[in-house]
Amino acid sequence: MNISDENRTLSAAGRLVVGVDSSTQSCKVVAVDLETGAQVSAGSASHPDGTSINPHLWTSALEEAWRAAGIAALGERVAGVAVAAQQHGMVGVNGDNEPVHDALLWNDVRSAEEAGRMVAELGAEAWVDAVNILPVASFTLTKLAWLARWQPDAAARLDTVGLPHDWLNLQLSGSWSTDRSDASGTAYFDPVANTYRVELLEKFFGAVPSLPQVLAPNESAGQLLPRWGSSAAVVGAGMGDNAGAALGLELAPGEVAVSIGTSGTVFTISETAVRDVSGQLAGFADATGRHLPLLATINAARVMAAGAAMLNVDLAEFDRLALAAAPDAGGLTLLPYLDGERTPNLPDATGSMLGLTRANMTPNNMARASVLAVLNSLADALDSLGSFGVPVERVLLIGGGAKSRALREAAATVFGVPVDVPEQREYVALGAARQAAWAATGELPVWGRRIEESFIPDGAWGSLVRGRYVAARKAIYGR
Ligand SMILES: Nc1ncnc2c1ncn2[C@@H]1O[C@H](COP(=O)(O)OP(=O)(O)O)[C@@H](O)[C@H]1O
Ligand SMILES: O=C(CO)[C@@H](O)[C@H](O)COP(=O)(O)O
Repeated sequence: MNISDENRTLSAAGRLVVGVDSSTQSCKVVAVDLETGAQVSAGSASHPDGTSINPHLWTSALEEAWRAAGIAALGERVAGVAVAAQQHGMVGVNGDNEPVHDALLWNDVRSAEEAGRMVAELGAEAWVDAVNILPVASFTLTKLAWLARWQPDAAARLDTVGLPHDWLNLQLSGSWSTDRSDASGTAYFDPVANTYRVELLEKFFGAVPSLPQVLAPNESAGQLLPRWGSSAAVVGAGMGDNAGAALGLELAPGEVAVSIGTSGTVFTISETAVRDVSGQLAGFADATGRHLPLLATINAARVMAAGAAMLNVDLAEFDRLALAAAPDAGGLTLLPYLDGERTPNLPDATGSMLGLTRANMTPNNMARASVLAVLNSLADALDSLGSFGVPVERVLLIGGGAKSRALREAAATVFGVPVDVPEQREYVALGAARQAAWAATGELPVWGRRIEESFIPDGAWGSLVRGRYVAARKAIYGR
């Protein structure tokens, strides 16, 4: 989809900024008016399935989405570009910036044993003190430890290690760079002191590779290379995708974002670091110089897609089935650990359906149980944020999975918190575009957001299904 005529006048005088969301399943590119944030064009391209990928395929997808958005035709009007991307991916390259191994993604669990060993060796308190997160398989350092142990030849050739958004910064600007929000997801960066903790790399990877410079939130990573467009455009520092969503939503303290994408994430903005030695909340940094306490799960929107596939229906029919079921799915309770799980840290877990009877084993209840499983798996995060004194006044529900009406209508009651659903936008890419404007002009624009629907908790069934979910998880996994 390119610039439409009615939009051309909208932004003919205005300068534009481009935001990229290179997420697990796809790359999305948006061009928006720098002053208003109004979208001028957009494009997307899929990423291959799997939990590891050759980073060149991210570049190819970006090129395809860039073309689909017609960015080159916007020429000099593009003042800035920035990239938000899936966090934690291990991008290790040799001296020629060629990958020494496929990038292991946030949802790859092969480094779970290394993660367990690292926590046991230093202890939870020491990890939280050092980098404000507890290593799990998702985090970059555990993947480097895996590489050193199981692919020593590749590890020996590794000259620089960066993250997915850092790799795309390299493609766009010609140099490696990152920001504190994404660096905070590596487990070798301290988001309070804002410094790399290279001793952790030495200890668990056995060497200290070159690391991307951590830029300030509004700092330029360089000028856009000619192959992409006008060299007058600056490239922003970029950020991790959840920090991008927070920026795109203009998230304020008290507002909690719940994103139902490939990952399920619950996060908010905090002026101070939240230190959770249990590891349930990761103490990430945001993209404005503050903090982004966050809970993430591996199983989110794809639980509903898998449920639809099992029922041999499309997502629209799946939604209809779920909406037609009893609110509590007739007593069915699904533990949605279909690809292992990160929070709780159960990398080898599988899914479990409990409460099955001859009476409740219906397509409607199976669909409904899938929806409730996604919400239940994230609900603990809201309680956890509250336990650290982080205000939880309302939820902003985003991500592809939020298109499910059944999920939208159930969220407030399962969470026990009012839920606003903003208009459907690519908030991660929009946040990147806001950062691009900040880097280009020195000012972070305020574009506002439009709420499409609002819901309030409605009925005791929410606590009933949450209680069943917790009881099922404790019965099977003891926690
Ligand atoms: N109407 C819908 N109901 C349920 N899930 C949906 C719907 N539309 C899209 N999705 C899911 O949204 C997911 C993509 O969401 P997105 O936020 O783009 O993910 P990511 O950012 O991780 O790539 C896909 O897994 C897709 O199945
Ligand atoms: O690991 C995390 C956050 O810690 C995930 O949020 C990834 O960043 C993937 O994001 P999506 O592809 O689901 O947007």
